[in-house]
Amino acid sequence: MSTDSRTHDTADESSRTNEHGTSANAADASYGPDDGLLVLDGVTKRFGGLTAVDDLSFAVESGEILGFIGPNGAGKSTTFDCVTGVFPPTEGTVRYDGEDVTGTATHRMVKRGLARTFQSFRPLSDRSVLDNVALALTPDKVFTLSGLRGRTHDRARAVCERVGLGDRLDVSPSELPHAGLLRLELARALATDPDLLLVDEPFAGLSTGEVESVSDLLADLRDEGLTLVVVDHNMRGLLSLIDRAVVIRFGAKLAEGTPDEIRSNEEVQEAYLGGST
Ligand SMILES: Nc1ncnc2c1ncn2[C@@H]1O[C@H](COP(=O)(O)OP(=O)(O)OP(=O)(O)O)[C@@H](O)[C@H]1O
Repeated sequence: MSTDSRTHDTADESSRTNEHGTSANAADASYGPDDGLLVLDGVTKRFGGLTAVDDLSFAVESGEILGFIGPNGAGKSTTFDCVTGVFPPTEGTVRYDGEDVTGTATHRMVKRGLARTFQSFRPLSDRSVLDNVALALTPDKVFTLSGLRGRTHDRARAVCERVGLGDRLDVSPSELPHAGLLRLELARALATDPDLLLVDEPFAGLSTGEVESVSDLLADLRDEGLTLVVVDHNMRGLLSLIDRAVVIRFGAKLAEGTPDEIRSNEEVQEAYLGGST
């Protein structure tokens, strides 16, 4: 990231806080189009009188795993609804791959290479695992209708194998355990051939062993060239996986840094960790 293009209001940043007590230091960084694959600059989202996302700026660097952390209701989903075109931000700019994509519709963002998984899985229950993934392939990869039995299924099979579902191709999603449904959700997102994958709370409901196994998968995907943002409301399993984190509170940035910097940040400790990691 070209941090030199980022500007800080240094006049009194050590003492200023916003209405929620978030330091100006964390909140005031301003970002340009070249700072990352995905760049949010001053994104604000209001629902009537409620400010769910409050002048939020950060960049996701190409090839990293960024943790996007905040407690329930902090504005994580709303931020990514703004990014993925569910609704436009009230204010601010979203840039993807150097271009202003503020308010761009979801299907266009998918075509640009942005994919997302959801906390609540919604696979088609009357289709097999393989068909669920085949149907998520982007249209230009569905070669012909008969392709659903041919090359499309080859590609879908490869994606299933990539996420560890190679031996569950013909089962119904209802037969998968929770961790299997998460893998299917990942496969459906990967089927769109993304450059950037937003993963929403992947560790919820997983055992310790499953957290490790999913972490390994996400790290492997990053090593193969994917950029990832992993959203979570706590640090469980996350700090050992991510390269950097952005921590938000009340929709505004509280802290940003490496796992070590986040661990030792007093404001983060007080707000999220009860004083310790
Ligand atoms: N469509 C909406 N209309 C009104 N308020 C909303 C809407 N969506 C979210 N909010 C509010 O915005 C705030 C942020 O919610 P959001 O779901 O983005 O938080 P979150 O960090 O994703 O929480 P969680 O970890 O529980 O998913 C909350 O106060 C929420 O009630």
